[in-house]
Amino acid sequence: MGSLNLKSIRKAFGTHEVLKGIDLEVKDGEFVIFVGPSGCGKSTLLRVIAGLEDATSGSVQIDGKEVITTPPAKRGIAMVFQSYALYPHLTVKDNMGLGLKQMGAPRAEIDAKVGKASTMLSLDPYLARRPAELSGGQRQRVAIGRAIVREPKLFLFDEPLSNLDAALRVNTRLEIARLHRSLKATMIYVTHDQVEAMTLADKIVVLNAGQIEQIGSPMELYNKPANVFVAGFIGSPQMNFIEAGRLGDSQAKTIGIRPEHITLSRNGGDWKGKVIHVEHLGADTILYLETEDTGLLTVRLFGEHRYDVDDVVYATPDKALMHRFGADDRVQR
Ligand SMILES: Nc1ncnc2c1ncn2[C@@H]1O[C@H](COP(=O)(O)OP(=O)(O)OP(=O)(O)O)[C@@H](O)[C@H]1O
Repeated sequence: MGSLNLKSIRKAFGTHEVLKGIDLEVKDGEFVIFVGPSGCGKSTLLRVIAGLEDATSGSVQIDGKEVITTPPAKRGIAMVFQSYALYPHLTVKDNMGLGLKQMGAPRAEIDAKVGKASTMLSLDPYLARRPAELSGGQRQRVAIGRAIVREPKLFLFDEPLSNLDAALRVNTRLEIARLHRSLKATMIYVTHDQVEAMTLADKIVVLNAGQIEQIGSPMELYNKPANVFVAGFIGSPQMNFIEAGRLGDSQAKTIGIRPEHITLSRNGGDWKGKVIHVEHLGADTILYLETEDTGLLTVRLFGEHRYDVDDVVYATPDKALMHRFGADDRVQR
Protein backbone atom coordinates (compact mmCIF):
# COMPACT_ATOMS: atom_id res chain seq x y z
CA MET A 1 0.00 0.00 0.00
CA GLY A 2 1.14 3.54 -0.59
CA SER A 3 -1.46 6.28 -0.75
CA LEU A 4 -0.59 9.89 0.02
CA ASN A 5 -2.78 12.72 1.16
CA LEU A 6 -1.57 16.30 1.44
CA LYS A 7 -3.77 18.91 3.07
CA SER A 8 -3.10 22.67 3.07
CA ILE A 9 0.68 22.31 2.97
CA ARG A 10 2.39 25.61 3.52
CA LYS A 11 6.11 26.23 3.68
CA ALA A 12 7.97 29.47 4.20
CA PHE A 13 11.69 30.13 4.29
CA GLY A 14 11.80 33.24 6.50
CA THR A 15 9.24 35.59 4.98
CA HIS A 16 9.34 33.87 1.58
CA GLU A 17 6.32 31.59 1.24
CA VAL A 18 7.33 28.84 -1.18
CA LEU A 19 4.28 26.55 -0.82
CA LYS A 20 0.98 28.33 -0.48
CA GLY A 21 -1.55 25.69 0.51
CA ILE A 22 -1.13 22.43 -1.41
CA ASP A 23 -3.92 19.83 -1.40
CA LEU A 24 -3.26 16.57 -3.21
CA GLU A 25 -4.43 12.99 -3.18
CA VAL A 26 -2.25 10.24 -4.62
CA LYS A 27 -3.76 6.78 -4.88
CA ASP A 28 -1.89 3.56 -4.20
CA GLY A 29 0.10 2.59 -7.30
CA GLU A 30 -0.20 5.94 -9.07
CA PHE A 31 2.67 7.63 -10.90
CA VAL A 32 2.37 11.34 -10.13
CA ILE A 33 4.68 13.96 -11.57
CA PHE A 34 5.22 17.51 -10.33
CA VAL A 35 6.13 19.95 -13.09
CA GLY A 36 6.51 23.70 -13.11
CA PRO A 37 9.03 26.43 -13.77
CA SER A 38 12.27 26.70 -11.85
CA GLY A 39 11.70 27.86 -8.29
CA CYS A 40 7.96 27.05 -8.18
CA GLY A 41 8.43 24.73 -5.17
CA LYS A 42 8.52 21.22 -6.71
CA SER A 43 11.56 19.98 -4.80
CA THR A 44 10.43 21.64 -1.60
CA LEU A 45 7.10 19.82 -1.81
CA LEU A 46 8.87 16.51 -2.39
CA ARG A 47 11.17 17.16 0.55
CA VAL A 48 8.18 17.97 2.77
CA ILE A 49 6.62 14.61 1.78
CA ALA A 50 9.92 12.88 2.55
CA GLY A 51 10.27 14.69 5.88
CA LEU A 52 13.58 16.27 4.86
CA GLU A 53 11.93 19.67 5.20
CA ASP A 54 9.36 20.63 7.87
CA ALA A 55 6.16 22.17 6.57
CA THR A 56 5.15 25.44 8.21
CA SER A 57 1.62 24.03 8.46
CA GLY A 58 -0.57 21.35 6.94
CA SER A 59 -0.89 17.60 6.99
CA VAL A 60 0.95 14.73 5.25
CA GLN A 61 -0.76 11.35 5.47
CA ILE A 62 0.70 8.11 4.15
CA ASP A 63 -1.82 5.27 4.00
CA GLY A 64 -4.17 7.38 6.09
CA LYS A 65 -1.65 7.91 8.90
CA GLU A 66 -0.40 11.38 9.83
CA VAL A 67 3.40 11.48 9.39
CA ILE A 68 4.10 15.21 9.66
CA THR A 69 6.16 14.67 12.82
CA THR A 70 7.54 11.25 11.78
CA PRO A 71 11.27 11.30 10.93
CA PRO A 72 12.17 10.54 7.27
CA ALA A 73 13.56 7.07 7.98
CA LYS A 74 10.27 5.98 9.56
CA ARG A 75 7.93 7.22 6.81
CA GLY A 76 8.33 4.17 4.58
CA ILE A 77 9.61 6.19 1.65
CA ALA A 78 12.71 5.96 -0.53
CA MET A 79 14.07 8.94 -2.39
CA VAL A 80 16.18 8.94 -5.56
CA PHE A 81 18.16 12.12 -6.08
CA GLN A 82 19.58 13.74 -9.19
CA SER A 83 23.04 13.43 -7.65
CA TYR A 84 22.60 9.65 -6.95
CA ALA A 85 24.00 10.05 -3.40
CA LEU A 86 25.89 6.73 -3.42
CA TYR A 87 28.65 5.87 -0.94
CA PRO A 88 31.90 5.96 -2.95
CA HIS A 89 33.76 3.42 -0.80
CA LEU A 90 31.01 0.77 -0.98
CA THR A 91 30.44 -1.65 -3.86
CA VAL A 92 27.24 -1.55 -5.89
CA LYS A 93 25.98 -4.54 -3.94
CA ASP A 94 26.70 -2.94 -0.57
CA ASN A 95 25.26 0.41 -1.63
CA MET A 96 22.05 -1.33 -2.63
CA GLY A 97 21.84 -3.40 0.53
CA LEU A 98 22.87 -0.73 3.02
CA GLY A 99 19.34 0.36 3.98
CA LEU A 100 18.32 -3.20 4.83
CA LYS A 101 21.57 -3.82 6.68
CA GLN A 102 21.02 -0.76 8.84
CA MET A 103 17.54 -2.05 9.62
CA GLY A 104 19.14 -5.28 10.85
CA ALA A 105 17.82 -7.56 8.09
CA PRO A 106 19.47 -11.00 7.85
CA ARG A 107 22.24 -11.44 5.26
CA ALA A 108 20.25 -13.98 3.21
CA GLU A 109 17.29 -11.61 2.90
CA ILE A 110 19.54 -8.72 1.87
CA ASP A 111 21.27 -10.88 -0.77
CA ALA A 112 17.95 -12.09 -2.17
CA LYS A 113 16.45 -8.61 -2.42
CA VAL A 114 19.59 -7.01 -3.84
CA GLY A 115 19.87 -9.88 -6.36
CA LYS A 116 16.30 -9.39 -7.51
CA ALA A 117 16.65 -5.62 -7.91
CA SER A 118 19.99 -5.88 -9.67
CA THR A 119 18.58 -8.36 -12.21
CA MET A 120 15.59 -6.09 -12.77
CA LEU A 121 17.93 -3.18 -13.49
CA SER A 122 20.56 -5.18 -15.47
CA LEU A 123 23.16 -4.44 -12.80
CA ASP A 124 24.34 -8.02 -12.20
CA PRO A 125 27.72 -7.55 -13.96
CA TYR A 126 28.53 -4.51 -11.83
CA LEU A 127 27.74 -5.68 -8.30
CA ALA A 128 31.38 -5.77 -7.21
CA ARG A 129 32.28 -2.36 -8.64
CA ARG A 130 32.44 0.95 -6.81
CA PRO A 131 30.42 3.97 -8.01
CA ALA A 132 33.51 5.63 -9.54
CA GLU A 133 33.82 2.65 -11.90
CA LEU A 134 30.31 3.15 -13.31
CA SER A 135 28.77 5.42 -15.95
CA GLY A 136 26.23 8.07 -14.94
CA GLY A 137 23.34 5.92 -16.12
CA GLN A 138 24.61 2.90 -14.19
CA ARG A 139 25.01 4.99 -11.04
CA GLN A 140 21.46 6.23 -11.38
CA ARG A 141 20.27 2.62 -11.74
CA VAL A 142 22.12 1.72 -8.53
CA ALA A 143 20.37 4.61 -6.77
CA ILE A 144 17.03 3.32 -8.07
CA GLY A 145 17.99 -0.24 -7.05
CA ARG A 146 18.79 0.92 -3.55
CA ALA A 147 15.28 2.41 -3.35
CA ILE A 148 13.63 -0.77 -4.68
CA VAL A 149 15.43 -3.00 -2.19
CA ARG A 150 13.85 -1.11 0.70
CA GLU A 151 10.34 -1.90 -0.61
CA PRO A 152 9.04 1.53 0.33
CA LYS A 153 5.40 2.61 0.36
CA LEU A 154 6.34 5.62 -1.74
CA PHE A 155 9.15 6.21 -4.21
CA LEU A 156 10.16 9.85 -4.49
CA PHE A 157 12.30 10.93 -7.45
CA ASP A 158 13.88 14.39 -7.63
CA GLU A 159 14.88 15.05 -11.26
CA PRO A 160 16.57 11.64 -11.48
CA LEU A 161 17.48 11.89 -15.16
CA SER A 162 18.75 15.43 -15.42
CA ASN A 163 22.45 14.49 -15.23
CA LEU A 164 22.16 11.97 -18.07
CA ASP A 165 22.68 12.64 -21.77
CA ALA A 166 19.70 12.66 -24.14
CA ALA A 167 19.87 9.02 -25.30
CA LEU A 168 20.39 7.69 -21.80
CA ARG A 169 17.52 9.79 -20.51
CA VAL A 170 15.17 8.08 -22.93
CA ASN A 171 16.44 4.61 -21.97
CA THR A 172 16.27 5.28 -18.25
CA ARG A 173 12.82 6.80 -18.69
CA LEU A 174 11.61 3.58 -20.29
CA GLU A 175 13.19 1.61 -17.50
CA ILE A 176 11.43 3.67 -14.83
CA ALA A 177 8.10 3.21 -16.67
CA ARG A 178 8.69 -0.54 -16.79
CA LEU A 179 9.62 -0.62 -13.12
CA HIS A 180 6.48 1.22 -12.20
CA ARG A 181 4.41 -1.35 -14.05
CA SER A 182 6.17 -4.35 -12.55
CA LEU A 183 6.39 -3.03 -8.97
CA LYS A 184 2.91 -1.44 -9.02
CA ALA A 185 4.43 1.04 -6.56
CA THR A 186 3.35 4.60 -5.84
CA MET A 187 5.82 6.98 -7.42
CA ILE A 188 6.11 10.74 -7.08
CA TYR A 189 8.52 12.36 -9.45
CA VAL A 190 9.77 15.90 -9.93
CA THR A 191 10.97 17.14 -13.28
CA HIS A 192 11.03 20.30 -15.32
CA ASP A 193 11.09 18.19 -18.51
CA GLN A 194 7.57 18.06 -19.82
CA VAL A 195 8.31 15.16 -22.17
CA GLU A 196 9.26 13.10 -19.12
CA ALA A 197 6.06 14.22 -17.41
CA MET A 198 3.85 13.47 -20.41
CA THR A 199 5.37 10.03 -21.03
CA LEU A 200 5.63 8.71 -17.47
CA ALA A 201 2.77 10.14 -15.45
CA ASP A 202 -0.67 8.79 -14.68
CA LYS A 203 -1.30 12.22 -13.23
CA ILE A 204 0.57 15.49 -13.65
CA VAL A 205 0.48 18.24 -11.04
CA VAL A 206 1.33 21.62 -12.57
CA LEU A 207 2.80 23.94 -9.96
CA ASN A 208 3.35 27.65 -10.30
CA ALA A 209 4.64 29.99 -7.60
CA GLY A 210 3.83 27.57 -4.79
CA GLN A 211 0.30 26.74 -5.92
CA ILE A 212 -1.30 24.00 -7.97
CA GLU A 213 -2.56 25.33 -11.30
CA GLN A 214 -4.10 22.03 -12.48
CA ILE A 215 -4.03 18.30 -11.82
CA GLY A 216 -4.87 15.85 -14.58
CA SER A 217 -3.74 13.05 -16.84
CA PRO A 218 -1.22 14.09 -19.51
CA MET A 219 -3.90 14.15 -22.21
CA GLU A 220 -6.36 16.07 -20.01
CA LEU A 221 -3.77 18.78 -19.53
CA TYR A 222 -2.92 18.81 -23.22
CA ASN A 223 -6.53 18.80 -24.46
CA LYS A 224 -8.23 20.74 -21.69
CA PRO A 225 -5.82 23.15 -20.01
CA ALA A 226 -7.66 25.05 -17.28
CA ASN A 227 -5.83 28.31 -17.84
CA VAL A 228 -3.26 30.20 -19.89
CA PHE A 229 -0.40 29.07 -17.65
CA VAL A 230 -1.04 25.34 -18.10
CA ALA A 231 -1.83 25.79 -21.80
CA GLY A 232 1.54 27.48 -22.27
CA PHE A 233 3.48 25.10 -20.07
CA ILE A 234 2.29 21.77 -21.52
CA GLY A 235 3.08 21.13 -25.19
CA SER A 236 6.13 21.77 -27.31
CA PRO A 237 6.42 23.94 -29.29
CA GLN A 238 4.30 26.11 -27.06
CA MET A 239 0.66 26.92 -27.82
CA ASN A 240 0.12 30.14 -29.80
CA PHE A 241 -1.69 32.85 -27.88
CA ILE A 242 -3.55 35.48 -29.87
CA GLU A 243 -5.31 38.55 -28.52
CA ALA A 244 -8.98 37.64 -28.95
CA GLY A 245 -9.91 41.14 -30.15
CA ARG A 246 -7.66 40.72 -33.18
CA LEU A 247 -9.80 37.77 -34.24
CA GLY A 248 -13.08 39.63 -33.62
CA ASP A 249 -13.91 37.75 -30.42
CA SER A 250 -15.10 40.28 -27.86
CA GLN A 251 -16.07 37.71 -25.19
CA ALA A 252 -12.62 36.18 -24.64
CA LYS A 253 -9.31 37.87 -23.83
CA THR A 254 -6.95 35.32 -25.39
CA ILE A 255 -7.33 32.61 -28.02
CA GLY A 256 -4.97 29.64 -27.86
CA ILE A 257 -4.18 27.30 -30.73
CA ARG A 258 -1.50 24.62 -30.73
CA PRO A 259 1.08 24.68 -33.55
CA GLU A 260 -0.03 21.19 -34.67
CA HIS A 261 -3.65 22.30 -35.01
CA ILE A 262 -2.95 24.72 -37.85
CA THR A 263 -2.71 23.81 -41.54
CA LEU A 264 -0.82 25.76 -44.18
CA SER A 265 -1.54 26.43 -47.82
CA ARG A 266 -0.06 28.60 -50.56
CA ASN A 267 -3.46 29.17 -52.14
CA GLY A 268 -5.75 30.51 -49.49
CA GLY A 269 -6.89 30.22 -45.88
CA ASP A 270 -7.80 32.27 -42.81
CA TRP A 271 -4.61 34.13 -41.95
CA LYS A 272 -2.26 35.42 -44.63
CA GLY A 273 1.35 35.66 -43.57
CA LYS A 274 4.99 35.31 -44.38
CA VAL A 275 7.41 32.57 -43.30
CA ILE A 276 10.17 34.01 -41.12
CA HIS A 277 11.97 30.82 -40.05
CA VAL A 278 11.80 27.08 -40.78
CA GLU A 279 13.10 24.21 -38.62
CA HIS A 280 13.34 20.78 -40.26
CA LEU A 281 13.23 18.22 -37.47
CA GLY A 282 12.95 15.15 -39.68
CA ALA A 283 9.58 13.81 -38.66
CA ASP A 284 8.18 17.33 -38.28
CA THR A 285 8.66 20.77 -39.73
CA ILE A 286 8.24 23.79 -37.46
CA LEU A 287 7.45 27.06 -39.22
CA TYR A 288 7.38 30.52 -37.72
CA LEU A 289 5.10 32.96 -39.53
CA GLU A 290 4.22 36.58 -39.14
CA THR A 291 0.58 37.20 -40.03
CA GLU A 292 -1.45 40.40 -39.93
CA ASP A 293 -4.25 38.74 -37.99
CA THR A 294 -2.23 37.00 -35.31
CA GLY A 295 1.28 38.39 -35.15
CA LEU A 296 3.93 35.70 -34.66
CA LEU A 297 2.52 32.22 -35.24
CA THR A 298 4.19 28.83 -34.80
CA VAL A 299 2.97 26.00 -37.03
CA ARG A 300 3.95 22.36 -36.76
CA LEU A 301 3.51 20.21 -39.84
CA PHE A 302 4.07 16.47 -39.90
CA GLY A 303 6.67 15.33 -42.39
CA GLU A 304 8.95 17.38 -44.61
CA HIS A 305 7.62 20.51 -46.28
CA ARG A 306 9.17 22.77 -48.86
CA TYR A 307 8.38 26.16 -47.40
CA ASP A 308 11.15 28.74 -47.31
CA VAL A 309 11.79 31.99 -45.52
CA ASP A 310 9.78 34.86 -47.13
CA ASP A 311 7.22 32.51 -48.75
CA VAL A 312 3.70 33.88 -48.57
CA VAL A 313 1.37 31.34 -46.97
CA TYR A 314 -2.12 31.05 -45.50
CA ALA A 315 -2.61 29.49 -42.07
CA THR A 316 -5.93 27.96 -41.07
CA PRO A 317 -6.60 26.86 -37.47
CA ASP A 318 -8.81 23.90 -36.63
CA LYS A 319 -11.53 25.92 -34.91
CA ALA A 320 -12.80 22.99 -32.89
CA LEU A 321 -9.38 22.80 -31.23
CA MET A 322 -9.03 26.48 -30.31
CA HIS A 323 -9.01 27.42 -26.62
CA ARG A 324 -10.72 30.60 -25.37
CA PHE A 325 -9.47 32.24 -22.20
CA GLY A 326 -11.25 35.01 -20.29
CA ALA A 327 -9.96 38.16 -18.60
CA ASP A 328 -8.97 36.05 -15.56
CA ASP A 329 -6.86 33.82 -17.87
CA ARG A 330 -9.14 30.87 -17.11
CA VAL A 331 -10.57 28.78 -19.93
CA GLN A 332 -14.09 29.55 -21.16
CA ARG A 333 -15.95 26.42 -22.16
N1 LIG B 1 16.69 25.97 2.28
C1 LIG B 1 16.17 27.04 1.67
N2 LIG B 1 16.28 28.27 2.19
C2 LIG B 1 15.72 29.35 1.58
N3 LIG B 1 15.05 29.30 0.42
C3 LIG B 1 14.92 28.10 -0.17
C4 LIG B 1 15.48 26.91 0.41
N4 LIG B 1 15.18 25.86 -0.39
C5 LIG B 1 14.48 26.38 -1.44
N5 LIG B 1 14.33 27.71 -1.30
C6 LIG B 1 13.60 28.60 -2.23
O1 LIG B 1 12.30 28.08 -2.41
C7 LIG B 1 11.87 28.24 -3.76
C8 LIG B 1 11.44 26.91 -4.32
O2 LIG B 1 12.56 26.07 -4.44
P1 LIG B 1 12.46 24.60 -5.02
O3 LIG B 1 13.82 24.01 -5.00
O4 LIG B 1 11.38 23.87 -4.32
O5 LIG B 1 12.00 24.91 -6.52
P2 LIG B 1 11.89 23.93 -7.76
O6 LIG B 1 10.53 24.15 -8.32
O7 LIG B 1 12.24 22.53 -7.36
O8 LIG B 1 12.97 24.54 -8.73
P3 LIG B 1 14.01 23.85 -9.76
O9 LIG B 1 13.19 23.33 -10.90
O10 LIG B 1 14.86 25.02 -10.17
O11 LIG B 1 14.74 22.79 -9.01
C9 LIG B 1 13.02 28.89 -4.50
O12 LIG B 1 12.75 30.27 -4.59
C10 LIG B 1 14.21 28.62 -3.60
O13 LIG B 1 15.16 29.64 -3.72
